[in-house]
Amino acid sequence: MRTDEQPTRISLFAPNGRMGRAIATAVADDPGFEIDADHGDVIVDFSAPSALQASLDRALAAAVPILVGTTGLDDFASRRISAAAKDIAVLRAANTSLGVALLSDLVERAASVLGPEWDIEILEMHHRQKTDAPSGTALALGDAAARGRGTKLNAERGRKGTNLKREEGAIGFASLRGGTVAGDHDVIFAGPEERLILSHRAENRMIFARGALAAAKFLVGKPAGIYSMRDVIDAL
Ligand SMILES: NC(=O)C1=CN([C@@H]2O[C@H](COP(=O)(O)OP(=O)(O)OC[C@H]3O[C@@H](n4cnc5c(N)ncnc54)[C@H](OP(=O)(O)O)[C@@H]3O)[C@@H](O)[C@H]2O)C=CC1
Ligand SMILES: O=C(O)C1=N[C@H](C(=O)O)C[C@H](O)C1
Repeated sequence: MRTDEQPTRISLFAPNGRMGRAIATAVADDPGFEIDADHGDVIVDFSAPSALQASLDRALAAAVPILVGTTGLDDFASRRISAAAKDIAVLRAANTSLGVALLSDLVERAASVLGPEWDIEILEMHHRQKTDAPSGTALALGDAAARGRGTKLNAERGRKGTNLKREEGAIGFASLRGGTVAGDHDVIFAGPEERLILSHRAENRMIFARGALAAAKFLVGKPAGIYSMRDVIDAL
């Protein structure tokens, strides 16, 4: 029987990726965690959409919770996560930084207070290696804004061409790529003669790594179901 004083054992599904390496560094800096490739208390997956079923299968076979930090997941992947969450605890987070978890709450509240007269545009910038766009965080912030408005997300992506008048109630997304940017997100509320801009700047991917460890610790011992970073910050 493991006790609370023992370090939480983290199994990294993709240890050699940028996030895998960042999480290993965060573990090395924190005596509350250790890496255990084969007998983790929790599996941490930051990899690629094509790997999702394999990571879920590993968690199901070991009967341990899993943190899914991978982005670019489609509806089919969401259904796979829901199916796995019948048997194990799954925390899905497009962004594990504590700042973005809080930003999501702020965006939901702002969208609710400002109402549909304020257009919402989401701008994100990431490093040149990123393969998915819009970022998972941008889409999750769009979902938060739609929730605040009491609607489903109607996304306008990558506008190009003519006759592009804004669709009523849509949320626009724009993506920039370049350099080593760890992750910038701006949620712009454009109203009549004023703009409110809620922003987050990731200065280093260690913020995602430390948040991932907080999420992993939160998951240990949790019953089957789907969890989010909101659950993690609510438990802080
Ligand atoms: N939730 C969050 O806070 C964050 C999420 N992310 C997301 O995490 C994911 C990974 O990002 P990042 O670490 O930068 O990406 P990298 O490309 O650096 O790493 C991806 C890793 O996944 C592995 N991988 C890819 N496909 C498979 C597969 N089919 N089976 C097993 N392993 C596989 C790769 O292995 P190999 O090299 O052998 O191909 C590699 O080690 C992305 O979706 C990104 O958007 C990133 C940062 C923060
Ligand atoms: O690929 C990245 O690097 C990041 N991906 C996540 C996303 O798609 O939102 C989180 C963070 O912004 C960094």
